[in-house]
Amino acid sequence: MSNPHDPALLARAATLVDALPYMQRYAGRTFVVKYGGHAMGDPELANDFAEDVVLLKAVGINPVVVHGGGPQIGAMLKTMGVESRFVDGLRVTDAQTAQVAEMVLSGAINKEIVGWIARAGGKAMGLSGKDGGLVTARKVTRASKDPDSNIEKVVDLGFVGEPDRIDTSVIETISAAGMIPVIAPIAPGEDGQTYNINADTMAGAIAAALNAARLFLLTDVSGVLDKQGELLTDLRPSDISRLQQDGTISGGMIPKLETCVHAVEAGCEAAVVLDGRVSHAMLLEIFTQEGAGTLIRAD
Ligand SMILES: Nc1ncnc2c1ncn2[C@@H]1O[C@H](COP(=O)(O)OP(=O)(O)O)[C@@H](O)[C@H]1O
Ligand SMILES: CC(=O)N[C@@H](CCC(=O)OP(=O)(O)O)C(=O)O
Repeated sequence: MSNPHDPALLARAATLVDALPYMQRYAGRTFVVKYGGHAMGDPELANDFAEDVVLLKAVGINPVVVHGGGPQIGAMLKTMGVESRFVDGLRVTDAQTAQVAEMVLSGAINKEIVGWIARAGGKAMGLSGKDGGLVTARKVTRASKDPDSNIEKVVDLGFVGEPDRIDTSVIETISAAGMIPVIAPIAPGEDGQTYNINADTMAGAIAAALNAARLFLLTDVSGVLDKQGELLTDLRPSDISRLQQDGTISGGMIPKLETCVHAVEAGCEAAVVLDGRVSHAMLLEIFTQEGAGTLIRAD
């Protein structure tokens, strides 16, 4: 029999007791987790991620997973000899690309994540914005300035969408039945076409519609970094516009933080940019005082 005074055992008990106030605070609340293409590559990390989600469900939190798969869509298109073009981080999507995006996201990746969660002892239900009338998309357009004439012109991105209407009842039904919804960022438009939605945008809109306690965006950096590479632990929307103006944030981090700002201003309590390369990053963020990553709250 093990020694009940063994310091290692006592430390384990202390870890659980430290987590108790957080479990009590968040029981019954919804956490939306965006799991990205870059954070998805390593099977061990995928397993840790699935364990975290199943643990959240087991302590009475309602996790909702929204996943990406940009690199995987790119790889599939490459085998077909199709090169992608991106405008402001969005993949220009013709009818063939929309079909491939749906096949990769709703088919392969969605079912892979459902499988990981099942292996970690949970029950997941895979769906896209099409199922149960969850999301109706509207077409996204972008404007760009011609550098010579300075005239602004509209850039057609094809079948790129953003959530227009969200009916959360299908998510609530799945969660209430003890299952974890796993959502692919694909949705129909009013025109009946299939739209490809950036996964961060999809997750942010769903977090706002559900009035989620947290939106977690798992990515491949430790959080938002300042110009010296130091982690910025707490940000408000006003800080984010300053960081954008002074060039501290760039590339994929710009739409990511815009999503966070929109989510916290539209009903989600707080958003966290978190390192998906760290084992159990979500548990550390939720159940310890130190936290991890960058927390974004409304001004
Ligand atoms: N200030 C910053 N702090 C952290 N990452 C930044 C910053 N500015 C730009 N980035 C870039 O943003 C990237 C994350 O965005 P993205 O590649 O779109 O992530 P994902 O594919 O996980 O959705 C980082 O890998 C980093 O290169
Ligand atoms: C319109 C648009 O760009 N859609 C994305 C959807 C997947 C995604 O966002 O995946 P990550 O989170 O892994 O980047 C795409 O086609 O790549």
